[in-house]
Amino acid sequence: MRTDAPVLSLRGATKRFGGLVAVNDLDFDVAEHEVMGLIGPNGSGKSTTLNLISGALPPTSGGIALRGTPIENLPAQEIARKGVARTFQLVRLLPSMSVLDNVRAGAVFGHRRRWGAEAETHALRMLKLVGLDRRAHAHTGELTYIDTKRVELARVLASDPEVLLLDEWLAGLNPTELEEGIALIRRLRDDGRTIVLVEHVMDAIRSLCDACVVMSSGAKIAEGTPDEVLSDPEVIRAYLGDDDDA
Ligand SMILES: Nc1ncnc2c1ncn2[C@@H]1O[C@H](COP(=O)(O)OP(=O)(O)OP(=O)(O)O)[C@@H](O)[C@H]1O
Repeated sequence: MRTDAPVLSLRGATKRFGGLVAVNDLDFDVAEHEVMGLIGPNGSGKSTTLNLISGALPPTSGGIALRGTPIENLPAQEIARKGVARTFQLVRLLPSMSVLDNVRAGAVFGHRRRWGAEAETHALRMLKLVGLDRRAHAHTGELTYIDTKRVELARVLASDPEVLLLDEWLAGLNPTELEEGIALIRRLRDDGRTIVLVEHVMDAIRSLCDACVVMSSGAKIAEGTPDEVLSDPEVIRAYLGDDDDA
């Protein structure tokens, strides 16, 4: 049954590394079918927040819920099985396996498990979605950089995630690839996927996000539409580099 409850919610999420508070009392909700941009200057805590959501790191305190069910104390594998899938800043593929086998692994081990012929059909469908079905039998080592990113995206999509976490998926692309990459994420958005996007490319934020949360020194300093937050004086100040004054 559908409800208006958020798919993902963070309440007071906090992560300390010794004396450093990398994520400080963070609250936000992500609604179903929403693309939420998590932005902020370098070192503001975005990747750590994704690590808390995906279970790569346990929070020091605070709650994280997936469709109202607490997940903050679960191991990463369990959170993935519940439907939170992520890409990494450095693409992680199995280099000795074909493109198709990498994507099939996502279908077999992910949130909604598929086996045998069904897993293969689904993997091929995901490869088509990211524009790589013609390279299904290539080895990942033969691919261009953007194509390795496409494989990684197809692999996480193959698990039918409830929430997709994209950690700077567009980083390192040249201008032509960037246009293709933005168009691809827009297609996912148009398919109604729920996405949290950590991104430095502001054109992507402007054109893809329904809402943004802006972090600085671990804390949320603004929340709203991309236009609202990007014209907020505090956000502009944080990006200009004096975010460590507080
Ligand atoms: N495992 C860790 N141990 C200690 N400190 C850490 C660890 N991971 C992150 N930090 C620190 O936490 C702070 C937030 O880092 P984080 O990588 O989350 O920021 P970010 O916003 O993702 O930055 P970037 O945009 O550069 O990727 C930084 O000061 C960083 O040095």
